[in-house]
Amino acid sequence: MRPDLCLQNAGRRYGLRGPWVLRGVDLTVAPGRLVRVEGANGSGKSTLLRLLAGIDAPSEGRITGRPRTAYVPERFPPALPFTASGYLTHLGTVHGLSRRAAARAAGEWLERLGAAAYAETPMARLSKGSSQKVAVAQALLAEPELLVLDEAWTGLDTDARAELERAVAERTVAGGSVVFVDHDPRRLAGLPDATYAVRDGSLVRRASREPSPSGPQVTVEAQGPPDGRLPEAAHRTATSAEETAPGRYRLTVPAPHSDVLLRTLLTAHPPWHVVSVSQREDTSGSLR
Ligand SMILES: Nc1ncnc2c1ncn2[C@@H]1O[C@H](COP(=O)(O)OP(=O)(O)OP(=O)(O)O)[C@@H](O)[C@H]1O
Repeated sequence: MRPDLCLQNAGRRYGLRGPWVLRGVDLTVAPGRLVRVEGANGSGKSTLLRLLAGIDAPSEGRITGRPRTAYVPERFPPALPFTASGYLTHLGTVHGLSRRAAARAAGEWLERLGAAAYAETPMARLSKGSSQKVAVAQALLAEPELLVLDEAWTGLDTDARAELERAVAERTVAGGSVVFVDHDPRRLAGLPDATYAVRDGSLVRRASREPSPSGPQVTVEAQGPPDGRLPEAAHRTATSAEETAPGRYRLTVPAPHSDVLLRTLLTAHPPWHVVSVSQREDTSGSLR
């Protein structure tokens, strides 16, 4: 089992005598966890995410249990001497994939994010939105154990935003951890296992009461095998799970995560029987 990623008494300042941006930060990110980080502008969220991603080292304290990590930075280098697919294939090989597997993963992610038409476009000529899709694809293609997302939804179109939400669910169901910052408080609302605020250089854990998920919800009725327990991964994906009869569950999940939940149930050993799937529109408006 992969160890937890731990920040112990971590601090970061820029320059030898710069003011401390973060100090005394203790944070544990266990496998399979989804963690949200909030904070005012300039409070140090990106600084924290760069420490978690291993892009920067703490000025004091330490970090242990580093998993295979991928990161979508707040600002993605736009003008690189590659085509989108050439860049992703190159990065895939850096992440340890064979060239062939890297090219395949690059093509799949560009397709999923709706950017297949730009695969052969030089990075420097991509629009901001397409460039952001490449930024997201580079982080997802090697199935990282830790995914760090700094405002990764910004600039994506509606379909690509939903696809990234789905990818987050896939990572956590597969036992990966995801840490994210997003300016929209409704992003993945109700799903994080923990939410922290960066305030005055410290990390404060927010009360566990999360806002309820917004956007369309899907209800799945599923019947398990005799004495079967709901798979752990299904528990992680669903926002509510009610046992309505022995071995029978009513599960609620945000619509973008429903196919991940269904796949989890149908591929469990032994597989679960999906009795019904129904979608309920949410009145609070769709997620932007
Ligand atoms: N490379 C750097 N060199 C010097 N100072 C920096 C550097 N990066 C960040 N800072 C400073 O550290 C503080 C925290 O910045 P950071 O970008 O981590 O905050 P943030 O919460 O992510 O902000 P925002 O919400 O505006 O993106 C700011 O005062 C910023 O000016």
